[in-house]
Amino acid sequence: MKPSDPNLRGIAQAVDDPASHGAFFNAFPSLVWIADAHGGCSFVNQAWEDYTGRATEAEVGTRWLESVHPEDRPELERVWAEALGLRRAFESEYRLRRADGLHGWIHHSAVPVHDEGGRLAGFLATCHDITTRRDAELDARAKERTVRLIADNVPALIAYYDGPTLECRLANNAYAKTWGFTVDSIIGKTVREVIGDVGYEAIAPYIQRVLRGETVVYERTLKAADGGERIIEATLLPQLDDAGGSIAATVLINDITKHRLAEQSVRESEDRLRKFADATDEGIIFAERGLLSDCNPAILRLTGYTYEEIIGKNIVDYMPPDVREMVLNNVSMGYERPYEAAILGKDGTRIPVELEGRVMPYKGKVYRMTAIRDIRDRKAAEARIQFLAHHDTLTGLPNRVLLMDRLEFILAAAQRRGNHVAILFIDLDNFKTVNDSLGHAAGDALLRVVAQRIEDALRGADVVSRLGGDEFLVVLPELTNEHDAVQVAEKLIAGVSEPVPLEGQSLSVSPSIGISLYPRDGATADTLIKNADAAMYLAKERGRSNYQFFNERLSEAAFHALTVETRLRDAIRREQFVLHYQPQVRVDTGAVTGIEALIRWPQEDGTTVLPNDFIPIAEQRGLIMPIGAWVLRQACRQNRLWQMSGLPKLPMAVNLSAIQFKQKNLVSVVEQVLAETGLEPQYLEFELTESMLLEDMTAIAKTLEGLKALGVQLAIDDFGTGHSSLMHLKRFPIDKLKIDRTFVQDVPGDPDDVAITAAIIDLARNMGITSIAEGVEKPEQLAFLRLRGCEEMQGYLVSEALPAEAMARWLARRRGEPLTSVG
Ligand SMILES: Nc1nc2c(ncn2[C@@H]2O[C@@H]3COP(=O)(O)O[C@H]4[C@@H](O)[C@H](n5cnc6c(=O)[nH]c(N)nc65)O[C@@H]4COP(=O)(O)O[C@H]3[C@H]2O)c(=O)[nH]1
Repeated sequence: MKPSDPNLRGIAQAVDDPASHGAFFNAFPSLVWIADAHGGCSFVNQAWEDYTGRATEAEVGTRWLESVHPEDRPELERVWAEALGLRRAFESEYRLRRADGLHGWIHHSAVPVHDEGGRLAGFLATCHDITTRRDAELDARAKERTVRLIADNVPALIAYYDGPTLECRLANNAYAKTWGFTVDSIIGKTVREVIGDVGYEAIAPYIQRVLRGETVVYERTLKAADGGERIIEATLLPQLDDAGGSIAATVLINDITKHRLAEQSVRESEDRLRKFADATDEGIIFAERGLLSDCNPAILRLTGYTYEEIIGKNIVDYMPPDVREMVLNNVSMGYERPYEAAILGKDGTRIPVELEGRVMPYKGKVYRMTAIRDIRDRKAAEARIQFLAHHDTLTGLPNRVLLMDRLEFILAAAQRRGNHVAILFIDLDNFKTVNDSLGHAAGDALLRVVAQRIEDALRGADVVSRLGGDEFLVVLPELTNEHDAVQVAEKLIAGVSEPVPLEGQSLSVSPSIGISLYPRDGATADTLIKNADAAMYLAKERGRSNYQFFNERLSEAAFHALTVETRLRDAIRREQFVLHYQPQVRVDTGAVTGIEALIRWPQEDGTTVLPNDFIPIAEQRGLIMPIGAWVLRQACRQNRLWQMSGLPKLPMAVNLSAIQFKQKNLVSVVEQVLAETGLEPQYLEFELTESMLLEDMTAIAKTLEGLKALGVQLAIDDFGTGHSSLMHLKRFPIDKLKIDRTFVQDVPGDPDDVAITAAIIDLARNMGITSIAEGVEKPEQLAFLRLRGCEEMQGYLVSEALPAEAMARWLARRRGEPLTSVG
């Protein structure tokens, strides 16, 4: 306010002395505040007083400042001090405490007032309450902050452009940053300035459309300020005035780069999956809510269906009824581990498969993908393994494992129902001979034939098993009586004994069968088999090719055999056997013609076990070979010793077990023993039993000829008890026939034995070989033999079997005695 202004002259006076002009200022509707030339408040009008509740006295000087809001006061003081110093007008907005205790915003506008002389008279200010405006401003600012906060935090790019000018009025941080601006620097920039010429050209048509009032959505790839490529989806929203003219456009941009890349990778992975599914041998199906929606060629190949035939159908239709529930359960539970099931081929065949399901999104939906593996080969292999584990590979019969399993089952059932069961233990006689002479292939072929014949002789419910070697076991469940077992045994003997044509020959094996019965002979599978086994040995003893039932006595025998076997092994190791010797003499002159070596097993208690009590057991338990070898060596050694000690040179007879005789290298073993002991071969004689000569004739002839070629003598022991025919004997190079003790003992009283003994003597004479009678105890027997022309004899009448020293003494004594004497 210039001092020269004539209208202000009065105002200057009023300001200089406001108290005098109170009525004048109080007439002002606005708040009047006057300060003196020093800046102290000197007057406030009624309106001020009404507003603040404070009259001039309360505001004078600097007091009025005390009612200013503490936050605003420093700034106000600064502005006021500056205006005062420079004697200038000032304006300020601040909060002033009102009469109601609250603060009101006021706009304080003060001008310096000068008197006529140009001196500062003071300041005159009018103040207006601007609370409403300020609140609105604050509110607007808060709203803007909120908008920005939201705009900056949504995962989208947002901008607001003015319609006509296409200048940016608002942009969120993400938008501004994308184009290389800040939220402030972007304001006022045109679309073209923001996104560049190329971008603008690309979207110009969309801009035209939004300006026409359309909402436009488009997608494009852009290069952002950071150089990266982005795929965006932009939405342009028009804002129109009431007349429909375009005022502005909001741009909403979503960065869909990740989304599109994910889509692309899903597409690629779907492609890959499809290629993989097409290429794999594993069947793959997709099902949605149980319906087949897709599959690969492998599953079509596996089932024989075409794609069109199965798509859209229910998966259940392709499953056998028995697996449906399980599969559907697994599907509904989302089971994801492999499990076995089965599917049906088009022709109805059941195909065992392994299924492995996965819940997976495919083509935008949730599917269950199932891999289907054909496990027919695996199943077949498993079945084969199962079969092999439970069957004998040679014959295909159940093996011991499976047999035990079945037998236990059968016994349990028999116990429940009170049935009887028979167990037949079958061992083939002479099988070893076939195997040894014709080889394993022939042996195997023979076993297969036998297995078949055994099966043929049985009924469906019967069980047959091969236990190994030439041992078979037959179980007859539900036996009505003992006789049923007899019938089966007889049928088996007849069937198995039939000659088997093999390699151009006719072979025959006969079975020895031991039978045990449940419950009579045992309650458990083990006991019943053991007892049938014991009965089988009895059958063998009784001449083979027959059957025997188990009995208690056998059980004892079996136990006894076991004990003997154990002790025999020990005796073999410790060489605890001795030989006794029995002389053989001429019947007519009494001249000593030979000596038979007979084994003895002395016991610690001074008793002696005779050969009949342990040789059969040794034979059964595979112990005869070491025993026989020892006897042979010992006999040869002893004979050689006697010869060297000057006793007469006599042949020494040694008993050969059938098993020893079948030993392939027998000839070379004998040759070796002779060489070792230095005994000349003509002083060794072997006693063979008739039954040994009944088996494989070719092999026997070969062995006998081999022995003969060495120069040893051969005698047939126990002649008459076996089944040998003349034909047999003629084929073999035999030197001697020994007439069995059982015939000799009843001559001359028993006409049958007389006839037999006489026939044997005649037979020997006709064949040009020596006859010798054993077991001669009585003079009348000697008389008979002499009468019949038997050449030699041995027996208690001459001497019993004696230990070596006794025998040596006997021989020495005999040398000096007349030849006619016997005994
Ligand atoms: N009642 C009676 N018996 C008489 C008379 N004179 C001799 N003996 C007995 O008759 C048996 C004759 O032997 P074997 O027939 O070869 O019968 C032998 C033979 O088959 C077998 N054996 C004996 N030693 C051996 C051996 O070293 N190896 C083999 N593999 N078997 C043997 O054991 C069988 C029995 O032998 P041992 O008990 O020694 O019984 C001998 C002998 O002691 C007599 O006047 N009356």
